[in-house]
Amino acid sequence: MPTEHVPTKESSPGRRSTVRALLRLWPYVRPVRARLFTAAFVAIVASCLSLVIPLVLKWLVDGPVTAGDRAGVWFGALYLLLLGITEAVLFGVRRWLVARPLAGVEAGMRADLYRHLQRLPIAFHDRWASGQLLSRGTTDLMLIRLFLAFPLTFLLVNGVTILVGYAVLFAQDWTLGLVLLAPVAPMVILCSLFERKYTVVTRRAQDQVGDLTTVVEESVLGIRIVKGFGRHRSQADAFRNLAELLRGTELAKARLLAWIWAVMTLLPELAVGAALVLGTVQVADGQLSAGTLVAFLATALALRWPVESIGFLLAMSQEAATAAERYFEVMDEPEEEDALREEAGGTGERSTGLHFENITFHYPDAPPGSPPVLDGVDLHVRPGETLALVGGTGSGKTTLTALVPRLHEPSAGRILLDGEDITLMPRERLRSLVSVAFEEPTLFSASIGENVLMGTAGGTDEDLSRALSVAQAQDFVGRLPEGADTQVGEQGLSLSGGQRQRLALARAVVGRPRFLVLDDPLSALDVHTEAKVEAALREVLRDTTALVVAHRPSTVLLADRVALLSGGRVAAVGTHHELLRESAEYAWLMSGERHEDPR
Ligand SMILES: Nc1ncnc2c1ncn2[C@@H]1O[C@H](COP(=O)(O)OP(=O)(O)OP(=O)(O)O)[C@@H](O)[C@H]1O
Repeated sequence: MPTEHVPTKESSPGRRSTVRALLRLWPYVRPVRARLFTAAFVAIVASCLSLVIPLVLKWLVDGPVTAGDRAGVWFGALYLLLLGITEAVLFGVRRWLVARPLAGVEAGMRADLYRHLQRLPIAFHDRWASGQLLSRGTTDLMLIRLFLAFPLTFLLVNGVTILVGYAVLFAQDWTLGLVLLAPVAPMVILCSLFERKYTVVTRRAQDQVGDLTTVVEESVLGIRIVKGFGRHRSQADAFRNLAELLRGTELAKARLLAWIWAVMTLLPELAVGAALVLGTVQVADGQLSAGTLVAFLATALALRWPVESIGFLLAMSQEAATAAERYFEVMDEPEEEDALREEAGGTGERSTGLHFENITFHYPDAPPGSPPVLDGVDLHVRPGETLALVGGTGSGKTTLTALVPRLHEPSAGRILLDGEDITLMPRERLRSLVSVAFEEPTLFSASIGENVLMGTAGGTDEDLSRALSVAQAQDFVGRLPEGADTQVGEQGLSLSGGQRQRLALARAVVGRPRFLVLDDPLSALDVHTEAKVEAALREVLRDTTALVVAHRPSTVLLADRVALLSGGRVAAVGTHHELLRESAEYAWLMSGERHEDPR
């Protein structure tokens, strides 16, 4: 689980361009561009059809109505009905054209995000809160799909409709047209002001959704701690505070929307009112026909929705731009580098074991100037040997083991597997050579068999039962209702700590790896089970080069030799008995006594 939240970044309007953020979606939209353009064209035709209606009205008023021609009136009414039906059908076709491809765009972006998250280094996951990642994969992608379905098309459609509408208005009477044009300049200024303010609150709201998701996720995953320590109230307070913050931000968004909506409604209405007064005067003076005035006002009213909706469409576009920005923040993070140079069939035939050469390591997020966790570690685990790694808490044992499967990269030095530098190996090959089991065993929502066989490609039932028996797990698995097919709950929480640890160990040994890295794999077992696992593990370790983090003498006794890690360096290497004699620190660590550290 992530240890800290990525600081909420608020983008100031100057720092990002809405258009540039949205343009980054182009590679995903490209494959469906034909459908989108067709849909936009259909929507433009449908929208412009609505502008024909006032012209039919003009013809009706100045023609059949003035002349009392009943047949002409019926004909005009039928014409209007047909126009209305065609407009409705065309909008339906547009909807049908975009629905399926846009669901595909959203699914494709989500799949890319998931794939990318799997390939990002552990250091990235250490830094980012999981809720922030979840909200990017859900809410943000939904906002992007909504943008592609509506604002993207309708900003274009409404823009064209407004231009055509104004052309029709000017063709009918240019003085009245000028009156309707008057609010355009203030509306453009107010829209850009709105956009700047809305960008900031949108970013804040979407980041707060991520923070809230993190709190909910942590409360659900940590429900045992929450209940065990009676922390309902403090968790509920943390949730309420964040929910309150989000509510405030959403209200700020609503206020801005209400404001722009009012502006976009009021200014055109004022202009239409002024045009009505002026037009009526012109009709009274005989300078304008009644039909032209009716057509003019009907056109102006037909333009109401395209103009009014601009504020709302801009708001949705802003949210989508923020969502795209948040999405690409993750997608732009560099993936784990693979082999610097692909070794042609470099199989490391010569068995020379595992070498750590002058390894220095700093965590990327460690405070500047802090000493390295590992400082010039030189260690050799001979082929087929089991080396126990012992050291005080926080001495860097887990960190050193994590470097072998390249979960972290050393700041300096190199690691060799059978003489081959691991940075020159494709990761896939490295991870097929090295198996790991960590102290905190993670299981997935899958069957026990699937969880164990995750440790090898194409493992058989035989491999599974062998691994379960090495980990002394066959008895408890056999007692489960469906044996190895039993589904374990999320994170394996339906099993005991010791049971989970044994399954994680089975997963590590199932593929008979050449190199095995075990981080205190027996810590949750009772002494009897531990003895049985150790006996079976000894058999496995005979053919394997293994590095085992150990805290207890019983685990150390599995090993041929022991390395003592102290102050980021290897302080001593030897057999258990040699170190007991020669190193006071080792003797103290193994004694389990609680008095002062001898260092
Ligand atoms: N992701 C991280 N970012 C920054 N520092 C870290 C991170 N993980 C561990 N550390 C620090 O690195 C040091 C070594 O940690 P490590 O987990 O390797 O110790 P350890 O010897 O395995 O301890 P233990 O026996 O308690 O498991 C500790 O001081 C720890 O605080």
